[in-house]
Amino acid sequence: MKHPDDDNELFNRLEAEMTADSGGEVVDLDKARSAREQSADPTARPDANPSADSAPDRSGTESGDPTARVLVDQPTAKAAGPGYLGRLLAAKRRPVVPVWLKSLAELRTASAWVARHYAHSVGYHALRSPVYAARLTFQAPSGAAKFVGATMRWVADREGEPVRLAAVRREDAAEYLKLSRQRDGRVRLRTLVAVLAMFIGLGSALAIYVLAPDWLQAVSVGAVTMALGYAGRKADDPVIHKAVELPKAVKLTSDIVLRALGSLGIPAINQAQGKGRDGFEFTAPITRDGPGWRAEGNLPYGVTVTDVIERRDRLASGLRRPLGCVWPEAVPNEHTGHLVLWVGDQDMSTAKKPKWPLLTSGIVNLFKPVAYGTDQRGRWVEVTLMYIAGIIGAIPRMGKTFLLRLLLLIAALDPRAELHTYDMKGTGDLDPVGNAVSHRHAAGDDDDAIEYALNDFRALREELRRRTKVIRSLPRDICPESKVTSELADKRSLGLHPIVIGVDECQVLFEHPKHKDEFEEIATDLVKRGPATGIVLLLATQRPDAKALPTGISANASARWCLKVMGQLENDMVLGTSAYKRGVRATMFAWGDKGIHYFVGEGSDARIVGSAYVDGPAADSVAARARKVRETAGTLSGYALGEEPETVASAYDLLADILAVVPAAEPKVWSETIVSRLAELRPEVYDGWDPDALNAALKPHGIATIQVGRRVDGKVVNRRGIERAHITAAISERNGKRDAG
Ligand SMILES: Nc1ncnc2c1ncn2[C@@H]1O[C@H](COP(=O)(O)OP(=O)(O)OP(=O)(O)O)[C@@H](O)[C@H]1O
Repeated sequence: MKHPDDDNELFNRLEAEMTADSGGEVVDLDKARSAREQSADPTARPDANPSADSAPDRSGTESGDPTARVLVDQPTAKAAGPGYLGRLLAAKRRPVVPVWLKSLAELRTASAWVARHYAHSVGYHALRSPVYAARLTFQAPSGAAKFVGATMRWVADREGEPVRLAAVRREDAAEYLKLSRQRDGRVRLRTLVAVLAMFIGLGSALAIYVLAPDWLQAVSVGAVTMALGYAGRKADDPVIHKAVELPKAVKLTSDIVLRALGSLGIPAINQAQGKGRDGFEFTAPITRDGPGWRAEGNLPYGVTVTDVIERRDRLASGLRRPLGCVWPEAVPNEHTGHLVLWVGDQDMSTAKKPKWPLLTSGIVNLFKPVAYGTDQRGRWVEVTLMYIAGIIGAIPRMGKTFLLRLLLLIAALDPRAELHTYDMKGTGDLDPVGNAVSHRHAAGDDDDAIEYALNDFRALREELRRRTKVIRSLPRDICPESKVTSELADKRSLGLHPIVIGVDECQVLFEHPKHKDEFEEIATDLVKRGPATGIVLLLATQRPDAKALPTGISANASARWCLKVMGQLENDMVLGTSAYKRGVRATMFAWGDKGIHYFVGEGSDARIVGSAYVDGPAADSVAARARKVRETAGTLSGYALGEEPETVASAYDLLADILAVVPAAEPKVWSETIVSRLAELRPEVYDGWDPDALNAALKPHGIATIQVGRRVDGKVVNRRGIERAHITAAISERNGKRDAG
């Protein structure tokens, strides 16, 4: 038996669901009521919503009553989504002024290109003008003959001759008479005009010959000769050739886009097109966007932009364009089937790029964005090197080192920045920067270079700690955000100038058999705490996996540059978890796409950027300029001045210091006791160390902490500590090795 309350419950639920679905929209209560009535009538059809007919199982039976049905589809079109106001709120307005018109840089670039185009044309023709003049003069007699002939034909009304002859052939005397009379009148008039023109022409020529100065005579004769020469030109041999052959970029039309999408082999698109539909719903007209075309629209249900990106090569084939011209993209915050297809006029890898603005002049403020590459549309893309930690990943030979060097050159052009450059590949790619301006620099993966880098990393850790203390001690009004600012970096007494560390092939450090843990620990600290203290770590690797790029580092990097990689794993290691799934796939880059990469940073989603190409000699000249600026500012230091670094290890010897503060009478001591004694012994080094820091610093020596029990107030308290014998053993092992060495 059905309880009357069941009806009310159903009605309430209907109301609740409809209100929830429509986001507080008006619900058609009549329909809802009729649904209630129908479900109350056991003979009535249990489905109140005709639109649910086709749905196999859209009913709910949660109430336990199998006849009770829940409306899933909205009963009226009116309640089918947000209202007019809601839609307006979510509406995306297209910019009134196109972006390219608002961008001063783009306008400047475009104007420069147009100016260069015309300057080239003028130069081209100016150089050839004597040849043009000679050829025209040579053609002038034939032009004169053509002119005289054409004039005589005109005077004699030759154009009417075929009609007159036709009248003769037809033997139409009346028609012929009419035409002859018309011709006689015309010939008389034209003869008069010709004689008049001849007199005026000859009179003018005579006047010029008698009265005009020489230059006017020369100009007049020249002009007449050139004009006659032009009249004497041959159709198949023009005197003036085109200075510039403009490439003919095929206009992108909806038919071409649909043809290309149909060639991808995506079943949903093919099925739709097979049934005569488009298989793609354009949401905006195809427009010019920079030096290319932009098409935008929705793919069929279930097809995602990543499905298209995966088949970029087939798309390029379908569009009949080079691969480097075809750039399908997902739109952030849109549904995953919303495709933006940008088709460039020229291949991005071969298109002529504008000159990098810093190549020949200018310095940099690292706290401000600096242009380092161009996007597909040729617009400059900027990067702010402060407050970031960055990773660069790619398979070999795609331009990773060039990109790292470019970023380091940018850093070099801020005279305040202290550079630490490590080229672990050892081919000298970073030498232009290193030799000219670096405070610390090493190349190669031999023991000396590793020791040098380790020593520097240790010093950087100390510097990081010092900086955190300085920042903490600064008054709020000077350092409101507890981070280094450009103004703070200017105050030399604080020592908060930017420090930029660049490591190429960083896997050499993080996979080093002996020091990998220490490198990893320091680098993780620099990635996490460095950005706020003005320390920037840039790591490049050709093998972005968890070993080469420990996850503590890759997860915390805030800037990412990913050139071509081979698989999802590497892609996501560099660009961040699930980047591949979101369609940000550096796997789609072609082998020829050197320097082209996805850039994630500057607070925006992944962008495709082609980095500015600065080769070795150009890098040398930029670095030489940076050195000069530093010499003037008095900020050149360290390696660039030929100074050897003080080895941190020799400045303090942790093991010896521990022995100094732990007498032989204490075989086992708590870590906290040791760090407080060390801080007393050498406050400039150990101040601020905690047991964890001590533990981390001892790890590379192969010393682990142990449980140490001590009696406090009659009770045994266990804490982490160190056994003195381990320290002495480590020292004798070290000394033994050194002696052997
Ligand atoms: N922005 C660029 N534009 C055009 N070509 C570039 C660009 N950057 C690099 N290249 C070309 O790519 C080649 C390889 O660059 P690079 O040495 O930086 O590669 P890599 O990824 O560091 O290689 P490896 O892994 O062997 O060190 C260079 O010789 C250069 O000619």
